Amino acid sequence: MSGPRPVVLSGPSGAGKSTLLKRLMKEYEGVFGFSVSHTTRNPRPGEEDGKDYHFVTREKMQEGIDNGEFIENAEFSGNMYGTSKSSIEDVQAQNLICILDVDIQGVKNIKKTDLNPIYISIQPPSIEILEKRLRDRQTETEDSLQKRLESARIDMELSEEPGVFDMVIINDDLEEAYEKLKSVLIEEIEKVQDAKK
Ligand SMILES: Nc1ncnc2c1ncn2[C@@H]1O[C@H](COP(=O)(O)OP(=O)(O)OP(=O)(O)O)[C@@H](O)[C@H]1O
Ligand SMILES: Nc1nc2c(ncn2[C@@H]2O[C@H](COP(=O)(O)O)[C@@H](O)[C@H]2O)c(=O)[nH]1
Repeated sequence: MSGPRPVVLSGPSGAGKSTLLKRLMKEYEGVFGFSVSHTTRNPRPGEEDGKDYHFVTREKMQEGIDNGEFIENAEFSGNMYGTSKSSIEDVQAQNLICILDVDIQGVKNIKKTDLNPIYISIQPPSIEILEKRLRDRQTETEDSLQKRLESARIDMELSEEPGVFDMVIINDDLEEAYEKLKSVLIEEIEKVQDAKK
């Protein structure tokens, strides 16, 4: 049985992926399911294990990777991140649109699989605005912030390469970015809504 196409949301840390995603999942309850990644980083205040991430040790994560449990994994800003096969299967079993929030390494690795998602990149208006958003979020140490900005420069360049993403959305005005995101996804959203009727 073929379900709705998954969606890969990528873009620099701090570009606004989670902000847009939370809004989308709230407006379209019962349409999307979030693929809960594994990470070795510490939880931020308010983050829940099993909901935002599966927070694990490096040893546990490496064991899962060695056992072939992940479709992709990457090192980002000094921590490991990865998408387990079961996190996607859990969502697809419910016939929901599976959303993956991954970095650019994840995008490249998912392209080698048969997942066939819609690839969307969320980009900040500029590196200066990104830095301000990350600083204002108050989640990073200076070291982690600098690593994230370094990765962001690479990500911003790669997002301009033709054929990598189906759509690149500049998240300057949040309302406008959200409307663009909805417009790319509306066809898949309506398929899921029709199937529920
Ligand atoms: N359009 C916007 N204008 C101003 N601030 C924004 C906008 N979009 C998001 N933000 C703010 O920027 C910060 C980073 O956003 P968010 O956490 O959603 O980014 P992210 O891409 O999910 O980052 P990460 O990959 O690190 O999880 C948040 O504090 C959020 O409230
Ligand atoms: N390749 C993967 N990247 C992932 C995954 N889960 C999240 N991410 C990306 O990591 C950075 C940092 O996230 P943060 O929550 O620590 O701010 C961000 O770009 C995410 O998109 C994953 O499973 N694989």
